[in-house]
Amino acid sequence: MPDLESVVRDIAEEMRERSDRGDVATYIPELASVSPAAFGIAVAGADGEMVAAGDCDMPFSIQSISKAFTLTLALGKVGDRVWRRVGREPSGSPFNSIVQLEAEHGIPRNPFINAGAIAVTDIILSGHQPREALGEILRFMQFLAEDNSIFIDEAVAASEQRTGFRNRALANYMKSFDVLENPVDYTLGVYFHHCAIAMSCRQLAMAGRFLAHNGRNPATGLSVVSAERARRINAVMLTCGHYDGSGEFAYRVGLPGKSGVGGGILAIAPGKASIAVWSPGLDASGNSHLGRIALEALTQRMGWSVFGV
Ligand SMILES: NC(=O)CC[C@H](N)C(=O)O
Repeated sequence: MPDLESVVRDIAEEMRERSDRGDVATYIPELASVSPAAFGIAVAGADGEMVAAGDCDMPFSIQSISKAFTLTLALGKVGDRVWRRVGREPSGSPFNSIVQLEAEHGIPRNPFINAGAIAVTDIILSGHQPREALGEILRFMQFLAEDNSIFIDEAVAASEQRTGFRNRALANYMKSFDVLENPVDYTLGVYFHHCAIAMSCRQLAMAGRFLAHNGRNPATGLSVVSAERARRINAVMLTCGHYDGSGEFAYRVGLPGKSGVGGGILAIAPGKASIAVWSPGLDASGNSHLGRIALEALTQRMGWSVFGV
């Protein structure tokens, strides 16, 4: 068995030296100023060990990675009724695409494209004020990561509020089909803010542990969700977590994963580890370019792909 510490250290060094780094997202103006030179990695293992390297303690905008956690919360709140408002098939389309929504009567393909995540946020919001719903999401992240210092980057949220015209179009379109229950501005306000949660790789790897260990925190043994639910969230992450790059991610990395345009990826090696990587430069599908390459190297060297060695 290769030594995890040296594998992680080697990967961080290799990634630091690469010149192909992808392009930082600029459509959210506040994200455009993040340095493409950053690279961080953190692996939370089954025995409570944490192996991390590079910029693993630098908070970054988790963006769509939050969608794995909002799906978990919505399933906890309304159970399988989530699937009345959102599907669970891969979209094969970009994360902010609007075309399928019309053909499919305002029901988004899955909870990880923007339209689907907005519908999921609306489920969490129902019965609450936006501030309460947002507090619930933030506290859930802090609880999972065992770290109350996790915060919402207000500048990123405000930046997206100002410029998120396409998300506004998606939300209004769904509202016209009654897929959203709450005022569009409220739902979008919560959505933009949970995308703007800032976390480090170390914090994110901690937060993902329950997905790697049958719904339980391996350190405390406490259950977050049932084993069945954890398995199903992982299944949706595998098939839909990287938008129209999901097939490529499964082919190369072979793990359930969720990416965000801040350049982070959370990947789950069931029974083995929760892994977070961060490199802000993106590929054409809006997924971290070096993040994916680093995860491919990690799963190959450790033999961690769910599809075999
Ligand atoms: N892929 C992403 O991370 C997109 C999230 C971003 N907040 C958006 O709605 O566009």
